[in-house]
Amino acid sequence: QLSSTFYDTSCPNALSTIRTAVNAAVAQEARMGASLLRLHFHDCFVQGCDASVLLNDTNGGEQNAIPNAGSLRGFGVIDNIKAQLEALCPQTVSCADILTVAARDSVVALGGPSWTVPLGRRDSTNSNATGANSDLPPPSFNLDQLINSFGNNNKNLTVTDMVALSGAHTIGQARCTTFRDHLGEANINSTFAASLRTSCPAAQSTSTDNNLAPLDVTTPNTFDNAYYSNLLSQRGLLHSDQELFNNGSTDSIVRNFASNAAAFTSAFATAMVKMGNLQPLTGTQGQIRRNCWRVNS
Ligand code: HEM
Ligand SMILES: [Ca+2]
Ligand SMILES: [Ca+2]
Repeated sequence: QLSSTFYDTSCPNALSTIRTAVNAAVAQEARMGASLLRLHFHDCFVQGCDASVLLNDTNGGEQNAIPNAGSLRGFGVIDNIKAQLEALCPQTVSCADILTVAARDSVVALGGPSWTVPLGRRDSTNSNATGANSDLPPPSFNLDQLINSFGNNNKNLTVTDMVALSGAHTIGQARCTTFRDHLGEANINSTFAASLRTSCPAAQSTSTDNNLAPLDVTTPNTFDNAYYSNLLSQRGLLHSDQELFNNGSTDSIVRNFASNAAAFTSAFATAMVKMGNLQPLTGTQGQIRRNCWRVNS
């Protein structure tokens, strides 16, 4: 029901407006591309791709949920794009579609593949912290839990989709609190762990909890397949990253993506379209928000 030509007559400059703004934001700070990609993931996995993650709801909203609080970034870029699109074509382009296109444009801006984005999603009128806490996988998950969190009935993403989408960790940063425990595990390269320990020591402390490390130690600002080569040498940053190559059923997929960049980019693009199509609101469902951070009054 979504269609890549959805705005062709109602807002012909929508896609170019989003692309220009994303390119400017990424040129200013490469990490913003990673943050925008993650926003789309955290939207789609909770109630579907309905911009529920953007609502500034201090009471039971997703932004206060455990996986999101103090972690999600990029809201200002989305608000800026929305303001431009409201000036161009009032109440026409949904926040959910802006997030989806911005995620694709972020990947392209950092050197990754492009793909055609189906459009026509509408925006939710609620945000759902309970859903965020239950449906977003934590970095402590083992392989079975990761496979299940992507493959459950709501999502229906395959094991290959899950491994390909995890390749998003080829860009961006993580806080010490999310990888501290992994540094003490058996399946991490000892030199890599020792260098991370200098900014992320074993003892929990508010002075180090928010220290950042790149998810891809090799090329943190380039969307490539280095994430998978890192896993082959036990240089995954998160416990959940290294689970994908830990003598389990996904080892062969990781080996393939590490040695065949085209296999990765094609699987990633396919999986991004599938993730972007999760439970969209269409037709007269939901609304087109005028501001992405609040429902229309
Ligand atoms: C497979 C399960 C996944 C787990 C357990 C996971 C977990 C995490 C964690 C813990 C962080 C660091 C957050 C922080 O320290 O504030 C992170 C960052 C990130 N994640 Fe994931 N993630 C997963 C899948 C994905 C997917 C499917 C995508 C997108 C398609 C994605 C994109 C990103 C990006 C780009 C960042 C860096 C964001 C930034 O620098 O602002 N992740 N993830
Ligand atoms: Ca959502
Ligand atoms: Ca990379």
